[in-house]
Amino acid sequence: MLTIAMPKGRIFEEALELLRKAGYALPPEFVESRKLMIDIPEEEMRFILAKPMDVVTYVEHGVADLGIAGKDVLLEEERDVYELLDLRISQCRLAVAGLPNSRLNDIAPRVATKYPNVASSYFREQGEQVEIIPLNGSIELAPLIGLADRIVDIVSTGRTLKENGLVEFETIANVTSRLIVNPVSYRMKDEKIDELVERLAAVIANEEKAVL
Ligand SMILES: Nc1ncnc2c1ncn2[C@@H]1O[C@H](COP(=O)(O)OP(=O)(O)OP(=O)(O)O)[C@@H](O)[C@H]1O
Ligand SMILES: O=P(O)(O)OC[C@H]1O[C@H](OP(=O)(O)OP(=O)(O)O)[C@H](O)[C@@H]1O
Repeated sequence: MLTIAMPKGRIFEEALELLRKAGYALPPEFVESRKLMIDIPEEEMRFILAKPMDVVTYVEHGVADLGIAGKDVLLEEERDVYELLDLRISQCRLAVAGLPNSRLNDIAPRVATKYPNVASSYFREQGEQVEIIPLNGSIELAPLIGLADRIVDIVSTGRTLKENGLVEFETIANVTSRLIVNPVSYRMKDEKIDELVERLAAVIANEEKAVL
């Protein structure tokens, strides 16, 4: 039996589609129900549905063998899990943004973000000492209301920045979702896990070919 932690929210449907294309028979119950733990005995699989930021916690503790998480979360959390496969879904980037023509306040520049570790490392590497202001969402609001000089957040289409009159200054990292595994699970269930990885990798390779 493989237990897989799936992120609720925007990655979920794309991840589900990938698994279905890889030949796993996942019932409609998945999308419709409010159940958080779903067993698929025919596939010898159990799915648990978690918040995207929490998937790594379930996998690190070994209560899930595998999980699907954004590279943004993996960079922020730096947990003891292995990254097995780039699923190439939910593409976006982690970027620094702010009001146009604004300079970093010399005395105590403030950076609002949902990614405090990524943001601190980035500004440390730039030689800038900043105060990190952790927020949980609507990060783009912070520069508008005077809470922060810069934000570090996800940019995808750029629409949220544009509609709030903000500009992107730097890309910190390109982000896609990854298949992650608990190191002990990988040793104990390597055959089943390798089979899943191969089937998913074949679907991804096929889709890339279709785009070219
Ligand atoms: N606008 C976006 N476009 C594409 N991918 C995104 C976008 N925003 C986030 N992502 C990716 O999807 C993952 C999950 O994002 P989602 O917004 O579903 O979760 P969340 O904001 O952590 O959850 P919640 O809003 O429920 O607190 C992120 O970790 C990131 O990898
Ligand atoms: O470049 P865009 O295509 O506009 O996408 C970027 C936006 O998407 C995410 O927000 P989300 O919708 O998850 O809302 P929240 O984080 O503010 O809750 C991210 O935090 C940005 O605000």
